[in-house]
Amino acid sequence: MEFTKTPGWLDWYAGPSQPRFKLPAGAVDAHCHVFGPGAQFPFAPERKYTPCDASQAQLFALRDQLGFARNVIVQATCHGADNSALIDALQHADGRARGVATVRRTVSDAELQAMHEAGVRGVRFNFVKRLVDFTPKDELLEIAGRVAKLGWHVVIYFEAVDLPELWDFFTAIPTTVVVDHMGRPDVTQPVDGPEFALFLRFMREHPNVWSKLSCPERLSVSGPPALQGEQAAYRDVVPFARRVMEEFPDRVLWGTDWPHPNLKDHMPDDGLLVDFIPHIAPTAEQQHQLLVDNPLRLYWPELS
Ligand SMILES: O=C(O)/C=C(\CC(=O)C(=O)O)C(=O)O
Repeated sequence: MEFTKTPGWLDWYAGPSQPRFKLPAGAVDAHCHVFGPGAQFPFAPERKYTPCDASQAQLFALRDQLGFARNVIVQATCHGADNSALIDALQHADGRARGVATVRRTVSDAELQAMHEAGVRGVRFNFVKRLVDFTPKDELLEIAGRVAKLGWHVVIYFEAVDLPELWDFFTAIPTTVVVDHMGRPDVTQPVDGPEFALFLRFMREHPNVWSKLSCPERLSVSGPPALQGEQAAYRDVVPFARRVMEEFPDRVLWGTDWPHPNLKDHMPDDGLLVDFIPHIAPTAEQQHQLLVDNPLRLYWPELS
């Protein structure tokens, strides 16, 4: 099938620079996607955007170039609940990738088991309104209860302004819960302001809640972008990520978010995104927790 990209789509950055920051051995890129290729794995009819292709081979080449040992591949909404591209990537990763899928309540136990064998360890519930149609909460809780039996966790993606309304639902999820991109704070507000305080309270009061300190390129308002050798990118996001790193060092993850769907302003150089890590995790101990210990505990417990 032939697909036409969403108008204005920014393709991923070809030829990223070699990071100056040397990732610790065994580092995990815990948030990235594969898109298609559309000709082989068609995008879902209900999708809200049509991306460029971003294949498993291209993802694994980036992994090797940047110095990551492993990937956690997250199902993106452009593939709906058809996890074929994700599963195929997991099956070709030589055990070096785990996955987070999207499922509906109609998924069978046998299908869940097959996904587990391929390396899926979680499901994603997306509440970002521009990306998905509403799924009833009782359906999501039913799915959470089923995947809990497999030892999986739930990844949640939402905008900070929606946290109050979603609080009761999120705190009813019976598994480990991993928040994408720190719950998308508005970084023009103070890090000590009420909005981010609520997010920190969410993590503090619920020890099953983890957070990805990812996507400065999506959250930043004042930049500067990770382009042209910039070693001090996305300054406005740093205090937010550092706060979470410092308070919850054993419940944080980091990922590139390659191939960076739906960016409007610029496409970051992924090598420079890796150079962002020491700004939010300044010590070697924090870097090891963020990039190795925590993701292994969640996705490769047999190795940790
Ligand atoms: O890559 C991300 O994490 C964020 C996305 C895309 C997405 O989540 C999806 O399509 O499922 C976004 O904010 O557009």
